[in-house]
Amino acid sequence: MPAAITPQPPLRGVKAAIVDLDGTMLDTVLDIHAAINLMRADLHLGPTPVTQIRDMIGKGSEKLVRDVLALDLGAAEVEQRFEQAFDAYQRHYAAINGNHSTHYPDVAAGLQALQDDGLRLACVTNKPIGLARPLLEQKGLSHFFDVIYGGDSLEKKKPHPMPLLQVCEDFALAPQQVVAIGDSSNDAQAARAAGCPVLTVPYGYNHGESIHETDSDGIVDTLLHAAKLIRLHNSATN
Ligand SMILES: O=C(O)COP(=O)(O)O
Ligand SMILES: [Mg+2]
Repeated sequence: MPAAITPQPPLRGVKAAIVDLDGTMLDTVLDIHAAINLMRADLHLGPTPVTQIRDMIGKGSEKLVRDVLALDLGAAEVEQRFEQAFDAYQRHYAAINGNHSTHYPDVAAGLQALQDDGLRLACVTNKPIGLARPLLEQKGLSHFFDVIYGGDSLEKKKPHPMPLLQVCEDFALAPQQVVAIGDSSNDAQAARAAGCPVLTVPYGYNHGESIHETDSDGIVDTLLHAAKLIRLHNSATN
């Protein structure tokens, strides 16, 4: 009789982690909100509330700026004014980047624990790389990462699997050996499409939806919790 096949826990044998930025490591909504309203003022549009902006985060800056313009303008005018708005947003954001952003609990401790356990780390964010790199640097997190990809680093951004698959190639690992950790369905969809296991945190920005609606291999309270869970699964292998 053939031996019973026990299902492999998805975190078994994980050797690297891809960590999302906005809503996972750093609470950046106040920076994004401030830059959006400075941009809107340039275009003679009134301010928007932070709650509205929070639900729009996650699909990259181009989509965010288009969605924000669409609050007041029709489709044709959005396209007409997009370039000016996008330039203004990036300029204002660069000037205040990090001023109103804070670490979520146990972010540095979690990254340190993952690294101590021998995992290689990559950051994959939809934030433009020109904003993501200095922000990670300023917040003392960039040294954890061997690789950092922004939303404009590659041809496609999350939820497309391309940036995740690029990390797997960089690390010479199979997607099943690389766990993605993020705050939104955008991260989970990219991970599923790449074939990576995925853990989600419940405290970030998930397009106004509960994280419980998102397909994931586990919800972790913090990155430290993620590290402990991965350690548990990996020690079960030996
Ligand atoms: O800038 C965004 O749209 C969100 O970026 P994230 O991928 O780090 O959550
Ligand atoms: Mg995010």
